Amino acid sequence: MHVGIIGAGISGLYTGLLLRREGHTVTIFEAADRVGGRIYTHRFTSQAKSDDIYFEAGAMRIPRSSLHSKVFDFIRYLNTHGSAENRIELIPYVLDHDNNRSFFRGEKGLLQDPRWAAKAGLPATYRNKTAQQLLGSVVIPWLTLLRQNFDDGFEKLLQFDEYSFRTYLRSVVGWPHEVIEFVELFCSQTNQYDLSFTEIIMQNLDFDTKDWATVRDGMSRMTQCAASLVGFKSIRLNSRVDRIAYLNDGRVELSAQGLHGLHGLHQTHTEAFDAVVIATPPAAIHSIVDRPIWSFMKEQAIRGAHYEPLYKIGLHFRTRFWERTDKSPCFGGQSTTDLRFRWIVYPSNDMGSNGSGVLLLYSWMSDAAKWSGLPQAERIKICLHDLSKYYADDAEIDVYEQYIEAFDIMWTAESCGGDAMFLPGQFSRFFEVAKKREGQIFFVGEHLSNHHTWSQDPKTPRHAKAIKLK
Ligand SMILES: Cc1cc2nc3c(=O)[nH]c(=O)nc-3n(C[C@H](O)[C@H](O)[C@H](O)COP(=O)(O)OP(=O)(O)OC[C@H]3O[C@@H](n4cnc5c(N)ncnc54)[C@H](O)[C@@H]3O)c2cc1C
Repeated sequence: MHVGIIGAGISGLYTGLLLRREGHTVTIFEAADRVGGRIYTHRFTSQAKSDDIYFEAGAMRIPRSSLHSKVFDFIRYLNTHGSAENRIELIPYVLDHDNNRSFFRGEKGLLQDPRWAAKAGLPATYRNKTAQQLLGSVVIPWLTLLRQNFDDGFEKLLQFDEYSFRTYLRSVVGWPHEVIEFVELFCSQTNQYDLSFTEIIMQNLDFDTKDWATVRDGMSRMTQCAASLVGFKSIRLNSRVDRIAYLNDGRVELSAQGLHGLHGLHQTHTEAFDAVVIATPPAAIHSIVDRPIWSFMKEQAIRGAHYEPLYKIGLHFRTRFWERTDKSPCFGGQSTTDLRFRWIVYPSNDMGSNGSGVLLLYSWMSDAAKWSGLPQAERIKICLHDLSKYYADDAEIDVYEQYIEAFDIMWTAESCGGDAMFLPGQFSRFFEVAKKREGQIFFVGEHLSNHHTWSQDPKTPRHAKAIKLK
């Protein structure tokens, strides 16, 4: 069979490889001029060639847990079948480092610092606890259930799916508002507890992993290697699919628009396929100009499946000063702050090396959305301002003097709209219908996994089998 795949993110590429292994031929249409989608290693080029400086503008870490085993299997597969030069080497990703310091209302301290609750003025019953202890008292029983038997545990979670995590904390656990705000500020990002109870428990499950990995030289090596195994001849870059139509003979026709050739001429490419796999987020399906209309609930899922904005800025500095300071040098990990960028992520790659380095500032949800109204120069100005506040206690560090350049990405501006983070009830009403095939059209992607915001489960094997059995 000849299968058309829309999207060359990890889901589309993974699907392409599986289908090729089953003996099908594939053509992958990718709207952008690169493969990888939300896996995107940005390389700064202004420095000496020897100084290969990059940061992860998209996915950056993989939990070493059985729940994410598919990514590790995938990497093993790529290393077995790919060329030596594309070999993917995993290195440890440091999630927490002992010296990471939080920053709250102008003061620095460990995340586990018991003073924070008093500083926030929490009622006496909650005052001697850290945010992590408070959160743990609610989520650990759920994590234990999921670890004992994931499918049973997930079914039980769905009993509270109509609740937001905030409603659960208010009405089932009985916390006052300020306690919820305090825990959300230290353990999450602004307004995240308005997402579904299910989403937040799943997120805690993934983050409750001790060992983590990342890819030496950048996560994009994974999608580059996958693309070269699929074969670049089978991938049409700069090809945005804008029309999907069922043909009378049961096949599916795709049309894609793009700029091609030496002179960048605008071209339309139309081709019929025995089956089509849509490997894009729902917002991208929604914006295909002309496509079939499916069932009412499928359309509601495409319209409604909730995505949250994510914002990342990589600041390129002359030295890795965060590793060199006498005051709490940080080798990896991240600092939670109440500053506008919210999290400082210290890179796990090239730790201890000389030369320049990149600090990553990372916001989610409402904290990320707020950057979108500002021009890039203002965003950089605010980030440097707040970072210099963070380092104000260290006379040796002058972030302005260290600064070289920045690259930032607002994932809402991309066609995907950020990462899937479902609202209350959306797992119950959208999850199954969104996955359902529509004739010879199949759906894969991050939002169809119950581990949203991760690359772990592109949900393809079942689909590949279905295509084969047709
Ligand atoms: C900031 C950020 C941080 C993240 N951190 C992590 C992490 O640390 N670890 C982790 O495991 N995961 C992380 N994730 C999640 C992970 O990146 C995603 O789950 C995964 O990459 C999604 O892959 P996908 O193939 O399903 O979708 P995508 O990567 O979004 O791929 C979809 C592709 O479809 C293309 N497309 C869209 N419309 C069309 C069209 N009409 N025609 C043709 N092509 C089209 C897009 O250009 C894109 O390339 C992060 C995501 C973000 C945004």
